[in-house]
Amino acid sequence: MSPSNSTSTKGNASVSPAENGFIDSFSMLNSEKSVEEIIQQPLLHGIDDHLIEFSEALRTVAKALRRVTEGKASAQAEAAEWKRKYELERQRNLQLEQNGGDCTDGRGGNPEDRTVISDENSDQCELCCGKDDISAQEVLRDGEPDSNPSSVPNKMMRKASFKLSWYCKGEKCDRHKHDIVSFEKGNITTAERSSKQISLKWESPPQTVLILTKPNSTSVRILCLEMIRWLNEQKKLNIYVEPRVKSELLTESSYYSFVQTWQDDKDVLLLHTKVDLVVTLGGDGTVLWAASMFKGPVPPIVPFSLGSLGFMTPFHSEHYRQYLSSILCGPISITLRHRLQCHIIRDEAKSEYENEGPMLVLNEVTIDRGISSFLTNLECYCDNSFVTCVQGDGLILSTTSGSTAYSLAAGGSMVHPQVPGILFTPICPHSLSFRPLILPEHVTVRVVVPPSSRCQAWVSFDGKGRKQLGPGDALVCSMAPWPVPTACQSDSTTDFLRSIHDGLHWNLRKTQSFDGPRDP
Ligand SMILES: NC(=O)c1ccc[n+]([C@@H]2O[C@H](COP(=O)([O-])OP(=O)(O)OC[C@H]3O[C@@H](n4cnc5c(N)ncnc54)[C@H](O)[C@@H]3O)[C@@H](O)[C@H]2O)c1
Ligand SMILES: Nc1ncnc2c1ncn2[C@@H]1O[C@H](COP(=O)(O)OP(=O)(O)OP(=O)(O)O)[C@@H](O)[C@H]1O
Repeated sequence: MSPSNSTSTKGNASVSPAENGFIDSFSMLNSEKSVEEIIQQPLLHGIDDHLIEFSEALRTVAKALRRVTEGKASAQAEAAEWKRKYELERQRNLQLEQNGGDCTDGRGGNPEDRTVISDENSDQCELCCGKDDISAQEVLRDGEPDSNPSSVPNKMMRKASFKLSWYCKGEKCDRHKHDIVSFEKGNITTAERSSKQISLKWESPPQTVLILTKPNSTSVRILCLEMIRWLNEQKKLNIYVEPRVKSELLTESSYYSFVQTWQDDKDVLLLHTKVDLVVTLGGDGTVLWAASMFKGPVPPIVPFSLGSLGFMTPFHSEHYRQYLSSILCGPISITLRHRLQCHIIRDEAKSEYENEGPMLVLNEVTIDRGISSFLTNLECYCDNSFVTCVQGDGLILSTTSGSTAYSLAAGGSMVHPQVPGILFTPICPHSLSFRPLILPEHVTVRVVVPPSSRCQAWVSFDGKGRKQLGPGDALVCSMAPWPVPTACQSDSTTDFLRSIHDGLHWNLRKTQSFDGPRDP
């Protein structure tokens, strides 16, 4: 979210009654009245069966209208009750925070920094909490107990909660529709498109930030030192870094001893219960690295660009103070990046998954020929229907976020990261008619190395963790339930288009001059 664009979602929270799925109850009562009036009129002589049928139908409509009005009244009462409960809970949380911390706003920080955004934020908060606010997704509220006895005890380890809302057309918000297709009286209709800009609003202030950095980079190290000091002194946040970074910080100065880390992989599994926000300093590879650390739910990631291309890193590091101040207050526009979960099924185990559990990828899973000089031969199934046999260098199963990475290099389409789908892209297929496919998000893809295959295949996950697939082994891949929320600098579409323009110089061509032949 750019500081200049941070108000772009203003006004989004009001929902027109029709869009909210309700007809205005006043007009409904009026129409019910008029229907009743028609029914009460004395029937004319010579009325035939049709008119009787018609009046019966009107009676039914009147009844239905009354029911809808009553239903709306009870829904409103219920909503008011929920709102009351929510306000109580919020007050309680605020009190808890004030008692637990020494800072006045629950987060502390430089008052000057806060005033820059507080007005704008309160505006937006009001809009988001207005009576037409849409419900979204609740996340874990409380961290699990700190399993690392050596970690420095910190003031508050209560994980911040947030709400997600869906915005459309930059103006109005709407309840996220789960039923995208309706069927009534023989007519199939689709609801208003449900994939909208997603906005994240903090319900309690974030308190713990995990900073992940690209190794062996001087510029990243310098920025990391500066950012930690600023987050600690100005924002009073708890900070986690990787063990490697903690050692680097301590060699720099003992000042950094307050920075927390973990000891082993078991602690990493609990990170999502403690961390409110992840900041990455590096390129796309560092975002992939961050995502790979979370095998389940992923906290929102703020990716700062310190790499060469930066398709997923829209934030410029020079302005990190403004960006982070704005993000810590929220609301934030986010892109929910889908991940794929992959299981390897060994021939000898048949239907059993490997013990190590699923691998989650943000970009893609690749099955290729590795160092073998033979053509790979891969049988592919989609929900048990035979798709094709890949004979070539291999196959890429990519997310839409990964569509601009390896899949693009292999001839796949570029797809907006918010589009749910699985890209099925062959690598150098030895066939003239093999075109890449995009499959819907709900399918399960199975890639089998046939028992008769001449060679092994190799599978890799976001370009890492190569594993061998022998004849008879299979890879099963489907959409994972835990997406990766990445903060947008503007919004998900603007950021995506900017990345393909700046990163790839997409469709850059000198404009044809005015000077020349034209249609008569
Ligand atoms: N022929 C190829 O284009 C090719 C070959 C192997 C791997 N890769 C990609 O590299 C990724 C691993 O990245 P890394 O940084 O760890 O390795 P890396 O350091 O080798 O970088 C690979 C390049 O891919 C870019 N990249 C990564 N994710 C991207 C995305 N979603 N959209 C656009 N570009 C992206 C990176 O910016 C980097 O320039 C793999 O997931 C794979 O997609 C590409
Ligand atoms: N915290 C980390 N620990 C270990 N490896 C990491 C970490 N962060 C990034 N990497 C790895 O370092 C490599 C390079 O990272 P990254 O892509 O962020 O930088 P880059 O190559 O300079 O940028 P770009 O991808 O834009 O060219 C990647 O393979 C990535 O997996």
